[in-house]
Amino acid sequence: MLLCIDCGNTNTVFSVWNGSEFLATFRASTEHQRTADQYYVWLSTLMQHKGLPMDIDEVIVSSTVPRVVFNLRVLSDRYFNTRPLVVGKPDCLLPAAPRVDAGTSVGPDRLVNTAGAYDRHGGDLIVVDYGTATTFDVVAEDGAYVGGVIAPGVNLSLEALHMAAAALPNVDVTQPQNVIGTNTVACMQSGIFWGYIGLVREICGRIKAEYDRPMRIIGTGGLAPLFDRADGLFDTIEDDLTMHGLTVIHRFNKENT
Ligand SMILES: Nc1ncnc2c1ncn2[C@@H]1O[C@H](COP(=O)(O)OP(=O)(O)O)[C@@H](O)[C@H]1O
Ligand SMILES: CC(C)(COP(=O)(O)O)[C@@H](O)C(=O)NCCC(=O)O
Ligand SMILES: [K+]
Repeated sequence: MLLCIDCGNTNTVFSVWNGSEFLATFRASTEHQRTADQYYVWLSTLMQHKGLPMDIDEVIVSSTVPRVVFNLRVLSDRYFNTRPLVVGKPDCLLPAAPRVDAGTSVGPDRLVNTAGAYDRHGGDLIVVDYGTATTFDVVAEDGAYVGGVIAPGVNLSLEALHMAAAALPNVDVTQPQNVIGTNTVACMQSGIFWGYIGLVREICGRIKAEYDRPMRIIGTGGLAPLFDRADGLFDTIEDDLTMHGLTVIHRFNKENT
């Protein structure tokens, strides 16, 4: 079985793929100090809890945090006896090469989202991912990543307000009843919620105008459904887009090396 690992700046997600479906998905906070042994104890306990055998023989990793890759490599070598495929490294092939400025390294999560979205929907897409950052990836007609937008993430913006202003508390992201807040928390929630609706709508509109061909918008990340419910921003929402992209890149490498 294939272990897919998507390491973001906030959370690291592990999914087990049996070749046709994901059998289980587990989430840990991203910490570069976590050792291979710690990952293994955690993962094997959860697998056992699900009644799944630990017969993992292949591993693919996408990480936006370079420092965690070392211990994930050790996990793969030591416990699964396999060299992991690491997205963004020269030996990991991509279905389509990104077309960006020379010397730019695109976040591996964005390359993976691109591959996953193209596999499911073909080209001419905008992928909006609500992670630590809110990213917009433009997927061209031939499936290449051709650029995008990086904006601060929703939770990051809330934390920044709390950290910078003595009188602003920590609040959760939620859709407020009204736009005009009548207490501090409601005011902050309104600013973030409606602000991000506007941010995503405006950026997608401008990307579409600049791209000059019809495009579809795919939303992903835990917060996508919340925003979509309020304003129908997306043509499709896909929870498992990054994980799907990892299986696509893995298959592409098996078929082409
Ligand atoms: N379903 C959800 N509801 C509320 N917050 C969420 C949900 N999913 C993720 N988040 C929050 O969104 C932020 C980004 O999460 P995540 O997608 O794991 O980011 P990354 O991929 O960058 O690690 C985190 O602060 C996380 O707690
Ligand atoms: C933009 C990101 C920080 C998003 O990371 P995430 O929110 O998934 O943790 C990541 O894709 C990254 O580090 N990118 C490198 C720069 C680029 O993609 O152009
Ligand atoms: K991500």
